[in-house]
Amino acid sequence: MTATILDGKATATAIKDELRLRVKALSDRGIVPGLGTILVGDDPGSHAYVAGKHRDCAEVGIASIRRDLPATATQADVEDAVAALNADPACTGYIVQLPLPAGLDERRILELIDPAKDADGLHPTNLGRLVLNIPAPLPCTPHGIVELLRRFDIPIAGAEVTAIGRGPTAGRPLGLIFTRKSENATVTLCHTGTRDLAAHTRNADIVIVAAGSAGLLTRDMVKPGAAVLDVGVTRVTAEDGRSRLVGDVAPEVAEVAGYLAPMPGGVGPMTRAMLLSNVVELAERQAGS
Ligand SMILES: Nc1nc2c(c(=O)[nH]1)N[C@@H](CN(C=O)c1ccc(C(=O)N[C@@H](CCC(=O)O)C(=O)O)cc1)CN2
Repeated sequence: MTATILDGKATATAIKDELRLRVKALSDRGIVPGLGTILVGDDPGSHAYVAGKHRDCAEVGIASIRRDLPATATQADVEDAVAALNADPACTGYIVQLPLPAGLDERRILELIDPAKDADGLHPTNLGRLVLNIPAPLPCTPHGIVELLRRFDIPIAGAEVTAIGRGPTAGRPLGLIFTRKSENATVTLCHTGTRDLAAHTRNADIVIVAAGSAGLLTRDMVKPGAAVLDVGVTRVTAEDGRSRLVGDVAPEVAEVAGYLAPMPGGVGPMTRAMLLSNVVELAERQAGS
């Protein structure tokens, strides 16, 4: 058996086509949604992700506002950039690219984002709304995972879902989203303190790996036919000095899984598409539609 590939790139393209129509409908009413990004420092991965977000905006007709700060930026510099985007009427929603360089108070910075402009769904108010099932922007990675499963008709209601990783952008909110009434799954959230990881993954209909540990999920850890989604991105350097990106899922998992969202080309493009979707939704909400 070889897993059916959950093609996040093609699915994201379809979502962008749908969003282009919604952006057009807004612009017919004189409203141009705008995405802001705040990027601090020189991390090449973060630069690439932010550049990708702005390319996506151009594709669907969302305006871009980019605030890049040097690695030497102080807490006050970043807080000023946040305050400026909170006050900018051209900015419908924005994100602070994570992780921030060491020494900056990430939690404080996220708290200062206007929750009504929180395109990432990572403001404590919006995470609280998720807990209470009040409509709010959802964190892009878990939102993208749910959307990918839906569009491939993979049953979520009643499914046993095991997620590995409890970070704020993926694993932690994932448990909250999958256990809502609208998803109705049962979630086991595993982490570095989990004693028997394989026992939890083998029991799951859906396994989501967001640990940032290359090749962590091996074929013996997967129930035949399960859906496996790889969120991990690790850069590894081979002996010849060449570097490449690898995911958290070992390649041979494709021989047992029923469905596989690979890295690259699975969850990553969906994360980007859901950011656009959040911005369009914020614009529609702000326009009262
Ligand atoms: N403020 C945020 N920071 C971060 C988030 C986030 O959702 N909000 N998530 C990640 C980074 N991220 C988006 O910001 C992101 C990661 C990976 C991809 C992606 O498309 N990956 C490719 C493969 C990697 C590559 O080619 O470089 C893929 O899976 O095909 C998109 C977005 C942490 N920070």
